[in-house]
Amino acid sequence: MALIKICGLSTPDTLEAALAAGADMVGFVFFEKSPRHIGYDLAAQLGAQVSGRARKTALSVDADDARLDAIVAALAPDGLQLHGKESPERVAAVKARYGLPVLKAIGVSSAADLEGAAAYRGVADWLLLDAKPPKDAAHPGGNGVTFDWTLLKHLDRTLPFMLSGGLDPANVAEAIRISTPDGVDVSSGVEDRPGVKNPDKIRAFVERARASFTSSR
Ligand SMILES: O=C(O)c1ccccc1NCC(=O)[C@H](O)[C@H](O)COP(=O)(O)O
Repeated sequence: MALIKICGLSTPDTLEAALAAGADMVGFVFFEKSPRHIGYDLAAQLGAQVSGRARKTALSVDADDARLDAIVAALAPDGLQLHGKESPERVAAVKARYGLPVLKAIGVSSAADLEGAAAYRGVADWLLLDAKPPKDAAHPGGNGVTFDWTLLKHLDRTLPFMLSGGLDPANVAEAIRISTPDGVDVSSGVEDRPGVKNPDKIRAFVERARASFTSSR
């Protein structure tokens, strides 16, 4: 079944909206420069709230082992999303250390970026194909930018991939139709402003993505 992930949740109410709407994965950002960053105490609280209703994903950016140890201890995630410049060797080391599925994020703006993704075959469990951040962006994700989905027609589908970058309730059906992903991921497209999720937008996104995946089976 294709997966729907809501990323950057940081309050009990919006987490509840994502869980009640039927999101398969909920993402928590551990990156201090992000408006969606959460600390360890809140991570433990939100993690307990999930209580098996969805897979918890911990997002980090070029984190070292000490940082990942602390994140894993606080959230008890079901998967790790590596959203920095982690090499295939680093991804393999993280997978071996924690024994958790790894989603490796790849910034895409051209076909060449997809060729680079091939290096993660046999190492990562999933690719998360996100738009490359704008040059002046303060962080590598959550920027609300799309990329040319038709690039994915030639993607090697050995690894499942999650489509990300600038998705929202209005464009997710078209994005799924064009790119036929194994999952979709959204953050700013279900927000009112950076870091402030909107429960109605979360529900609309999950409903439209689910309907679109169901009708394309
Ligand atoms: O969301 C953030 O603030 C963030 C910060 C640092 C690295 C990655 C970050 N987000 C990554 C995500 O998984 C987002 O869901 C993905 O980039 C899509 O974001 P958006 O275009 O806003 O839907």
